[in-house]
Amino acid sequence: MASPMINGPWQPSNTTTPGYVEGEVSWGPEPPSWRSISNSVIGIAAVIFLANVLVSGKNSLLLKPIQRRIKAWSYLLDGPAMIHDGYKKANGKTFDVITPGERIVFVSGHKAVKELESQPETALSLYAASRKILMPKYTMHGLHIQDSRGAAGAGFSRAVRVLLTNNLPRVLPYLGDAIRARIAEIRAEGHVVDGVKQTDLYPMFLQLTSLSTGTSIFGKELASNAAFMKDAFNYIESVVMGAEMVRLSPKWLEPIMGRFVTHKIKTPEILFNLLYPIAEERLRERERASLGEEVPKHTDMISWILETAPADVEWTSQRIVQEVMAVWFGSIHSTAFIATTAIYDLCLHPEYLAPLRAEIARGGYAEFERNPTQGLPLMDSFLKESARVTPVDYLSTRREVIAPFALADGTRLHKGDWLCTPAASIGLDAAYFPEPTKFDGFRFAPRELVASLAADGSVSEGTRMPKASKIVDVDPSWLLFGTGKLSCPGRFLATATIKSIVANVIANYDMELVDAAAPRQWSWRSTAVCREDVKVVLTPRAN
Ligand code: HEM
Repeated sequence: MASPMINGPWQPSNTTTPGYVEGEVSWGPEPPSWRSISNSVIGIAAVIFLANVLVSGKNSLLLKPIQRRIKAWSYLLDGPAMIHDGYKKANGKTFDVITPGERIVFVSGHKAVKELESQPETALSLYAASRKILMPKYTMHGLHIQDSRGAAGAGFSRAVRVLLTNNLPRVLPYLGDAIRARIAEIRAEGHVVDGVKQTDLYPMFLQLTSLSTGTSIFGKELASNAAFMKDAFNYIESVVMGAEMVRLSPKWLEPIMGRFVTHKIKTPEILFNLLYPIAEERLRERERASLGEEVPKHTDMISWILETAPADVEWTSQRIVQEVMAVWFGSIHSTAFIATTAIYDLCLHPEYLAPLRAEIARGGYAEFERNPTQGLPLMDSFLKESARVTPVDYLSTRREVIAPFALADGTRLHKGDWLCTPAASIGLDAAYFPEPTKFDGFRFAPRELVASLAADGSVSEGTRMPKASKIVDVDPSWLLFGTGKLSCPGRFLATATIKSIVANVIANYDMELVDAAAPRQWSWRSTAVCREDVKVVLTPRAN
């Protein structure tokens, strides 16, 4: 699960998207209380940091611990540079970065990544790391995330990786129409400067991503309910923000900060009031089906979770809703980030527009809708290159050490340390990617395809990789979606969503960054965050 630290706004909408129903609550800006808290999280971090420094300084009266602490806290805003520097200095060896909460040990290279993958869940846990990021004890009404998913894990993963992915051809044609309509509506609401409409691209893409993944996870009907989707989106933000505040507190302040956060996070009533009765109804239907009765067929996460659940695990409506929310939590921000940076890259490298549009127009998009895991190979390569050059997260495969052990190279791992991979630095390493600082949009595309385009002068041959590959691939040099049996099961939905958004933008609009020199991202811990104020001019293309 990616761990974004983002306070994306939810745009007001008087939408007319096909099938889109306005809820009782119109979509508006975040509640002021959370908005102001999210905006001041860095300020709170600074105050807590000073308290930390003063406590340690008073006790030790030595400068060194203070310097160490300053360095650890600088990780919050300087994480990517610290990881990248560590990677360059380590020269292929294991290295560590000290952060305010934990020591992060980084491994890279085929052997070390295999070693990480092969550790049992009793030693290394993805879920213990997620627990630290989400602090469910305080943010999710005491929900307990276990260190290991146990027997239900395989079913859960199959529900997302196989059943949700297999459903994509059924939802993509509907989503194409819905995405096109929403783009036009949101663009129409943009500010006009010097007679030209400007669009805040990232907030727009957060909405489109929510619509797309929400349709797959909750089903068309719920995803068309504005009030439901607003609640679902805001819940992610509240939990991540609240968890961060608790995480930044010194141990002695944690229970007080935890109580404050619990009090602050309001139960997303519309979300749960709609989800629980559906989950209960599905449990009743399962019961009836087991007695041989005919029951309706559903295509959403609730039905897939029940379909793949091991028979010996007891399922309650509460547990089903928690599982659905676990999938929803990891699905939005990284997906919207990659779609957004791809459009920025197209503004900066417009020579790719013609071949990408040609791929869409000559049947590529229709083929993608029929076969989402294979279609649009040129766009797939472009998206992979964009995600390589502007990484969404500098670390991947977060695992918390729950039982101490030593790596084959002798590095000792203590309880509470994290073991991760420096995914972004590997992506920028010449040992894996020739001319790594050069943007080559078709670097990963099948060679014969690029050669045919080069022959007619549409693209240059560029810096090809020895072998074509896809953005959803998982290997020790491409860790965007993690590694091994815990690798992201939602990556097929994420990529289909990104392709659908990017294809519908570039087929229908020309695009230009209003200020190509202005910063477009910032970072929190290891994660890159899109700035919300980056404006793009989308000009409808003549047909
Ligand atoms: C570009 C977008 C995304 C990125 C970069 C991403 C990345 C990741 C990563 C790095 C992991 C951990 C893998 C590991 O530690 O080895 C992960 C896990 C996970 N992701 Fe994603 N993800 C994305 C989108 C999605 C979407 C759209 C969904 C939902 C459909 C999703 C559902 C999950 C789930 C459920 C897990 C936990 C897997 C498990 O419990 O076994 N992700 N993701």
